[in-house]
Amino acid sequence: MNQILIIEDEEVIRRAVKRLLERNGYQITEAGSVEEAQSSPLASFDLIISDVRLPSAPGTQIIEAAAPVPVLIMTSYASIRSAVDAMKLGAIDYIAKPFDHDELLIVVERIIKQDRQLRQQEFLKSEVDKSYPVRGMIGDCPAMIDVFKRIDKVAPTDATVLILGESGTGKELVARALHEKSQRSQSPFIVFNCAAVPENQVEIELFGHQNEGETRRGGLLAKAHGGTLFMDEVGELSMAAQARLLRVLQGDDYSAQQETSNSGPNIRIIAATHRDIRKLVQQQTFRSDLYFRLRVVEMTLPPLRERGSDIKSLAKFLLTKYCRQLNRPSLSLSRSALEAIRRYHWPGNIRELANTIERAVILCEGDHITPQLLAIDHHITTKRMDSNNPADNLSLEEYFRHFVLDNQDHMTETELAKQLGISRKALWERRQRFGIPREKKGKKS
Ligand SMILES: Nc1ncnc2c1ncn2[C@@H]1O[C@H](COP(=O)(O)OP(=O)(O)OP(=O)(O)O)[C@@H](O)[C@H]1O
Repeated sequence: MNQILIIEDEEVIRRAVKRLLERNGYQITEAGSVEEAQSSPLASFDLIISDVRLPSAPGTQIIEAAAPVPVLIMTSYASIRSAVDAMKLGAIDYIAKPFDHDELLIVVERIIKQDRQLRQQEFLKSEVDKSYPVRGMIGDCPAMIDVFKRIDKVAPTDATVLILGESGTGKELVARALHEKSQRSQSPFIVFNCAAVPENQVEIELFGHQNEGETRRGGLLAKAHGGTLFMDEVGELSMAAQARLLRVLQGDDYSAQQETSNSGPNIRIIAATHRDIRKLVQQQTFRSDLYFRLRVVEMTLPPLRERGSDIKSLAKFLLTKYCRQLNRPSLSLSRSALEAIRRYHWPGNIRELANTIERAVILCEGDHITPQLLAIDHHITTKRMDSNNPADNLSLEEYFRHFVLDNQDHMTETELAKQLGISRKALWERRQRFGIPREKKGKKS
């Protein structure tokens, strides 16, 4: 409930204004003078309404003392002069007595709404402008401070880096930061998504085409010459491609040398995977020698649910970003929406949070985002948090499979992808990879 302080020495007027505002849902505190008003905690009010002419000190004295709380000045006669003086001293507005009820209510409502928006905008601006060590990468929690420190240390070296972390935790963002903060920043940063290319195309993509008797050309290794090659989802590489990559990293792949330079490929490799790569090594689906080559430096990004108050800062940052992008006036997140965001498990991490906020901004018709607009499925959270639930022990892959199979009958592909925090293309790819392709309608038994 909005709190208003009324400073007026004429009791009849003060009581009348009080009754009117209370009937309209405001909580009122009264004072007969500036001195009496100052015995209340001024910062706790949403608005102060004060008469100008008061015993001892004029009402305008409260303006500075209460800042940044807005002060609406009442003038006992329509004196433009005292109103102008009050405005010069920082009053938010003035109203001339006698005023009718509706006039006062409209002014009060407008001031409180505008002031709330202004404070929200200022808060968001300070969040957005806050300089984080990596541009556009929000994070203050200890694990992220550690990540930033590592980026600064490792970026200037040519060390191969292996970035681990669940889907959507910012692995590509970190890879880009490593490149931008390195001496290679003026050369290309090439992304190769090992999962998005059919197995038999991986080698051609990386190493290029070669017809018999011709020099090999056109591969991403050549394109990344002098710069950085970011190999996303490296855990998906076939054994043949892994063997080839290992030879490149050891500097003894002759064709890679041929297409890049005489002295060997001048490329920094950064790799990433959301998979448990040590398990892949144990299962012998990922070469241990390649793993050791890649993890000269290893960085693990924490999942969003373990980032404490970063979740709130990220939500607000993303809200501002999408309001700007979608040309919407500033919106705020209601307290219950923030609480819903804090409690949710976020299996798709920051990408899922970004999708959720973007959708809410598009659908929002008021000036704040409610939990309903976020449409967070707490069923997922409950399932994951319940320690007696076998879902606790699911790997991300099993979790994906369960989620898709449980929900595909009542969700569209777009809804499934949004809930999982991945693109429709990634959903399609993972369906193929995990052997659960979307069945055509009517084919189900
Ligand atoms: N700390 C952060 N601050 C702001 N935005 C972030 C942060 N981390 C990630 N993002 C944003 O979240 C989205 C997903 O990040 P990114 O693609 O880097 O994740 P990823 O771990 O590489 O995902 P995947 O494993 O699915 O490839 C991007 O839009 C990125 O800009």
